[in-house]
Amino acid sequence: MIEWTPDARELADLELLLSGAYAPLTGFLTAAEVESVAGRGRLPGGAPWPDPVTIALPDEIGPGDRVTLKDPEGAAVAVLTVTERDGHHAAGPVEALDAPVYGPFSRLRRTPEEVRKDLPDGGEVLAVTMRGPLDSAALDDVAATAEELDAAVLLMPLVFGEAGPAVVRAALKAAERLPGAMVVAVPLAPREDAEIDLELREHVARNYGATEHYAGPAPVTIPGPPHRRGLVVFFTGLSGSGKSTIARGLRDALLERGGRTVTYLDGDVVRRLLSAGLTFSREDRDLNIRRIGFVAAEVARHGGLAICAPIAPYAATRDEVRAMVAEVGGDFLLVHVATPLEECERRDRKGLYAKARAGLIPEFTGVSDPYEEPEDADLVLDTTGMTVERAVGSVLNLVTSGGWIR
Ligand SMILES: Nc1ncnc2c1ncn2[C@@H]1O[C@H](COP(=O)(O)OS(=O)(=O)O)[C@@H](OP(=O)(O)O)[C@H]1O
Ligand SMILES: Nc1ncnc2c1ncn2[C@@H]1O[C@H](COP(=O)(O)OP(=O)(O)O)[C@@H](O)[C@H]1O
Repeated sequence: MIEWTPDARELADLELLLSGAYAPLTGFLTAAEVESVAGRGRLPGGAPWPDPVTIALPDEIGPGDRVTLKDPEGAAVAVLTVTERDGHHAAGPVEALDAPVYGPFSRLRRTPEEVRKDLPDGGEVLAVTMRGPLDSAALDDVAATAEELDAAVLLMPLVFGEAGPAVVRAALKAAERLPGAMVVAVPLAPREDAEIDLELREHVARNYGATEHYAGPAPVTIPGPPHRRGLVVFFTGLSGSGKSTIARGLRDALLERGGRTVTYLDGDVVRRLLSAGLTFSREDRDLNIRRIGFVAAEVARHGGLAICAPIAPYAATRDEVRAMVAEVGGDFLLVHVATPLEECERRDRKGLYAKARAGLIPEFTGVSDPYEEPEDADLVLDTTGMTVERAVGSVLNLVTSGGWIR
């Protein structure tokens, strides 16, 4: 059986396909359906549908394959029978396995069928889709409309990503002001095109039994000041380039100043604990970096400052870490310690280069294994002939000038 864990957005779509919230869709769209939806806002059969709902799968999965789709916690959520492949995308119907329970507020994530049962038969239903809180003017508006229409009120917080829990709290709060209102959390990821987003919200609301739809105002997100935001300072460079030395200096300088919590994830320490047992194959290096990225992003999620100092030789994996941090609202600084190989080898602090040259260590970065130079570094430091103080000072300067410390 082929297994695959879709990304967060695809899983959100999957949940809506399975629950019936995306009716008449019963699976991920084919190329012809995508073209029809994009061209005329309708499925080939003529039913209006605003958005191409697609999933990307690994290339080796093809038509006829049955793929078990799993949530990030490893629970099998659905089976996708692939009927067609179009580039990265695969199309086909999905069948539910266990009801998805990952993510917060699963008790509020009810299906349209369950919700419709609880709504008054044949009466008006005013659905309010929310991506942020309703201010008191909006609340008055909803209350007045509901009264005018003699409608039941269905508050639908659209939960996707970091903002999800806050939107649910906002809906529960709004429900206190709207007696009898029901709250149903719907994992509908926002669409970039505002018109498509609105149409999709309408479709979902109707499937939940709405006769009227009120789109709550778009949330105003004001990111906190940099000194309160999570920050990941990620050093990359060859062995012996100076990553650990500078990272330790930075940690000490930050701790001396105070005001921020600091987590230091040294490459060697991570290899002994978090990544114990991993080799230096590309696969294991990538896994090592993803683990570091995962921990660093968790630190950033809570507004902390994480310093990482692995070799991280592959650009695509460094990009993944950048994205993981951005996803939780943190900032990411890439410091390339660009000390040339000759200098690292001259230092050969641990005697590893000599061993690598003698063929005793295979796949040694810079000698017999690749290092992809970053093109997106926020700071590049060649430490040849540079004092440690100056190197640390440059990084500290970067962090201070961006306002991450005061
Ligand atoms: N084959 C090979 N290639 C590179 N490095 C090797 C290898 N074998 C062992 N070592 C030692 O492991 C340290 C690098 O580990 P990292 O976790 O930072 O590497 S990676 O990011 O996963 O590529 C690195 O430590 P640093 O010198 O601190 O960079 C080396 O001491
Ligand atoms: N400006 C500098 N910045 C950092 N390290 C330096 C500098 N100048 C000399 N070095 C020396 O280079 C070596 C770098 O080793 P290390 O920090 O363990 O590198 P890495 O973590 O990249 O493998 C240390 O012995 C350090 O004292």
